[in-house]
Amino acid sequence: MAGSASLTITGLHAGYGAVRVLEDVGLTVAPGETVALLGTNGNGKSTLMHCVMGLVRPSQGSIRATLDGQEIDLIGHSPEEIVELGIVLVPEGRRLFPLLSVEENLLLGAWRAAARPKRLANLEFCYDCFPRLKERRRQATGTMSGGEQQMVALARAIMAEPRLLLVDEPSVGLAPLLVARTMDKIAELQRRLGLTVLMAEQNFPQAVRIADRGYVLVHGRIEYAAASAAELNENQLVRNLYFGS
Ligand SMILES: Nc1ncnc2c1ncn2[C@@H]1O[C@H](COP(=O)(O)OP(=O)(O)OP(=O)(O)O)[C@@H](O)[C@H]1O
Repeated sequence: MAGSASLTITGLHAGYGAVRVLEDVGLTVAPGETVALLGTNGNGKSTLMHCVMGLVRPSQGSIRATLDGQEIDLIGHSPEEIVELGIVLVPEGRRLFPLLSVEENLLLGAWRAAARPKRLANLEFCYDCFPRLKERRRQATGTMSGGEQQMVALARAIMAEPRLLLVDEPSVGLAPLLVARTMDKIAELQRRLGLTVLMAEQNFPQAVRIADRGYVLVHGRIEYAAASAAELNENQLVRNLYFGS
């Protein structure tokens, strides 16, 4: 389903009016990799995700995706065009339609032109990955538990047939066991679909568990780039930020 996708960000600056958030950010995600963008609250993780999706316009820098061998400059494209390219965001806080059923939320994920004709097959794939959603497919999404809603948000993104999947803080508001399950599902989707994944997280240990490597964002700058998950685990800056030790 996925096809090859990679992302290269260089010298990125972005903010909101006079508020500067991202300063000279560079990162890469290679095809099939899961890369963690780690940072505590307010360090600019969502801003970076929103820049990739065309929701925030950077003041400087470049964001390029290579999709099936074709390199595309993403800056200047609308969020709709970016989704059409197969770059899909699972937003922080999930942003579901609470009064609609699980299945209606999932089908809304399939509006991307490439995914629309395959929506029924993709729905079956999602139900295979998330059997609980199949059981609850007629239930109003707003009445589901936080963990189940996170599964709906992930499955809705899969309905768009992403090649590059951005996941913004999937752990927010979830109990530790559900965070672990959510991470396992992201890893399963990555494996089954061959996705390229960039995931923003402040739950460092859980993110590091499924990431191939990662970056640490502090006050809008990449303070540390780790070549492996093991390196992230052992890094003193990471330990200081997360454990305060
Ligand atoms: N629309 C906006 N207008 C003005 N300032 C904003 C806006 N969105 C975010 N900010 C500010 O930008 C900074 C970075 O926020 P951002 O949401 O990118 O961080 P984050 O690392 O994703 O944190 P969180 O986990 O809390 O979402 C914060 O100081 C925030 O207040």
